[in-house]
Amino acid sequence: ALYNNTAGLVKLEYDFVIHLAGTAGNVIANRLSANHNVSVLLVEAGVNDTGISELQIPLLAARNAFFDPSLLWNYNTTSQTALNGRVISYQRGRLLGGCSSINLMYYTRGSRDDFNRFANVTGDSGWSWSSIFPYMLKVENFTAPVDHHDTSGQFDPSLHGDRGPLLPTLPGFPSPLDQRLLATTEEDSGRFPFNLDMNSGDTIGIGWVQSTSGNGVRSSSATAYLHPILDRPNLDLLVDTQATRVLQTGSRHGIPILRGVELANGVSGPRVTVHARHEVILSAGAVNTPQLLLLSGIGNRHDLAALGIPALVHSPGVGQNLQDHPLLSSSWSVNANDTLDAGSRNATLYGELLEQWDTSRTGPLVDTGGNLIAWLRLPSVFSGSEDPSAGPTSAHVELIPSNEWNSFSGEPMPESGSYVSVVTGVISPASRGSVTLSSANPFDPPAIDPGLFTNDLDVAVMVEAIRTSYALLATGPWKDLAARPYGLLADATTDAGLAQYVRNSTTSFWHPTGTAKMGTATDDTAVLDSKLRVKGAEGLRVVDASVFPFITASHPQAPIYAIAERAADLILSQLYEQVGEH
Ligand SMILES: Cc1cc2nc3c(=O)[nH]c(=O)nc-3n(C[C@H](O)[C@H](O)[C@H](O)COP(=O)(O)OP(=O)(O)OC[C@H]3O[C@@H](n4cnc5c(N)ncnc54)[C@H](O)[C@@H]3O)c2cc1C
Repeated sequence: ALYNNTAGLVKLEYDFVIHLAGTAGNVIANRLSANHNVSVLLVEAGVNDTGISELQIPLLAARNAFFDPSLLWNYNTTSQTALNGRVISYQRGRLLGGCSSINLMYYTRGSRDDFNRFANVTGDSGWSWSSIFPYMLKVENFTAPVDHHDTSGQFDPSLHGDRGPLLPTLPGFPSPLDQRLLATTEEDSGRFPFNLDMNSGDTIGIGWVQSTSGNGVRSSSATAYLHPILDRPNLDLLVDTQATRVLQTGSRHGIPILRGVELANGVSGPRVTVHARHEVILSAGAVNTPQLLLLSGIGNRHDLAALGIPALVHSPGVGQNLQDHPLLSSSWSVNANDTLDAGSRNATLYGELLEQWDTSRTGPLVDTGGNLIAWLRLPSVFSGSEDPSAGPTSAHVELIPSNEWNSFSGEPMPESGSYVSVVTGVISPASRGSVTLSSANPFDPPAIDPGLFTNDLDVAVMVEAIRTSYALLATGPWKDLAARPYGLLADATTDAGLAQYVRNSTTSFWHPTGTAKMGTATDDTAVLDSKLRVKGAEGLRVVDASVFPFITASHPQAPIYAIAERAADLILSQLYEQVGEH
C-alpha cells in the first residue's frame, strides 16, 4: 500500500524497514518482498516520481538536471578552498528512485580492478569482479536502441543480461561526432584505442555509451524495481516522510540493537517510531546516510558529544572518506552547421523535437548527449607519486564529447555560433572530503565538503585531460571543424592559466561515495563489515553509495545496482539462517 503520511500507517512493525526508496533501496525492497512471507516498509522523504514527464526525456534530463527544486535536496557544499573558495551546488534526488530518477543515465559498471580492490580491502572475495559480475547481469534487460540500427561492433551482447528489471541501451539517434570519434580510434589507436564494450571490466578506450534509457525513456530504480511491485500486499511505501533517526531497541552482550526508526512529516510533525523484526536497512545515499548515522549516535563520539548527541557506537569513519569525481565542461567554437545549438535556441525547432519524442519516443531527445565516450589513463602525471587508480583497467580521466555548447558552472549560453564541448572528469581522484553534521536537527542540511582538488594531483590530472581534449580535436577527423577554445578556456593559455581555469570552473560530477565504507574487522575507519552491517551494532545495515571503500572509475549507478543485488542476497541468506535456527 502507498501512504503519504505516518498517520495512515496501519501497522508499525515489519520484518524489514528500508529507508529509503532511492537507487539501492528499491532494489532491496523488490528482492526482499518477492518472498510473500516477508513484510517490508519502504520510506522516502521525497515525492512520487510518476507523471513527471520532464524526468522521462533523456536529453532533457541532461540539460535540466536541476529544473525543479521540489524534486531535490537543494544542497550546497562548504566553501571549497581548492576551488578558490567557491561554494558549489551538490544536488541529490529527493523522490522515488532517488538520484536514479534525475541522473544523466550513463551506465558504466567500473573496472575489474575496482572490484578486485573492493575484495582486497574488505577481505571478502564476494566483492571481486568475477563474483559481482552475475549480479551485474541480474540487474539488466539490455534493450535494443530505439532506432533499431545494427548494433554489431557497438557492444558485446555476451556481457549483458536479458532478464533483469533495468533497461540499459545504446544510443538511439546518430550524432555527427560518432564517425569522427570512430575515425580517431583508427588514426591514433595508441592514444585513443577503440573499446568494444566499456562494461567488460576493462574500461580503457573510446566506446559506445550505454545508458539507462531503454525504449527512449528513463529507466530508474523506481520505474524498474518499484512501480511494478507496488501491489504486493507485503510491501508498504510511505512517501513525503523523513527518517530522522535510527533508534536503539535493546542490547545483546553490551552491543546496541538498532531496529527502530523514527519518522516525521515535517519539522514540527509528530515523531512516529516503526520497528523491524529483523533489520533496518539504510539506503539514504552517500550524503544522507552518514547524516542519519550521526544523528542516531553512530560516529566519532567526540564530535557527537559536541552536538549533545549520546554516542551509541563509536565509529570515527562515519562521514569521512567522501570521494567524488570533479567535472569540468569546456567548449570550442566550430565551423559546423549540424550542432544541437540551433535546436536549443529555436523554440519552434525544440517544440518539434519534443513532439517527436512524445509521439514516437524517437529523435535526438532519446539520448543523454555524447554517443561515444573515452576512458583514458594518463600515467605520465603520476611519475614520482602514487597512482590513486585501482589498476590498469581503471581510467584516470573520462572525456564526454558532445555536439553543442555545454556548461555546468553557470556560464550563460552564447547567443550565436556552433560549438563542440568536452566534459572532462577526474575519475580516480586522490582527494578526500567529508559529510558532518551542521546541527543535531535532522531537518538542517549536513555540512558537505567533497574536498575537490585538495590533492594537487587531481588538478594536474584535470589539466592533462583538457590537453588531451585539445589533442583529440586536433586529430585528422576533426580538422575541418577548426575548433577554437571558447570563453574562459580561451584565456587559459599557460600551464598556470589552465590550473586556474580548472580551479575556477570545476564542479562535482554528483558522484559522492565512501562515507560509510565497508572494510575488515580490524580497520577502525571502516563503518561496515564486508556484509554491509554496521560494526559495533546489531540489526542495522547500509546499502547505497556510502559503502564503497574507494570510488569506482565509473559513473556509480551501475555498481550501486549490482552491490544492492548482492546485498539483497546477503540479507536473505542471513534471514533464512536465523529462521532455520529457530
Ligand atoms: C544530477 C546527477 C547526475 C548523475 N548522473 C549519473 C549518471 O549519468 N550515471 C551514473 O551512474 N550516476 C549518475 N549520478 C549518480 C548516481 O545517480 C548516484 O550515485 C546514485 O543514484 C546514488 O544511489 P544511492 O542509492 O546511493 O542514493 P540515492 O539514489 O540518492 O537514494 C537515496 C534516497 O534516500 C532518500 N532520503 C535521503 N535521506 C532521507 C531521509 N532522512 N528520510 C527519507 N528519505 C531520505 C532520498 O530522497 C533518496 O530517494 C548522478 C547524480 C546526479 C545528482
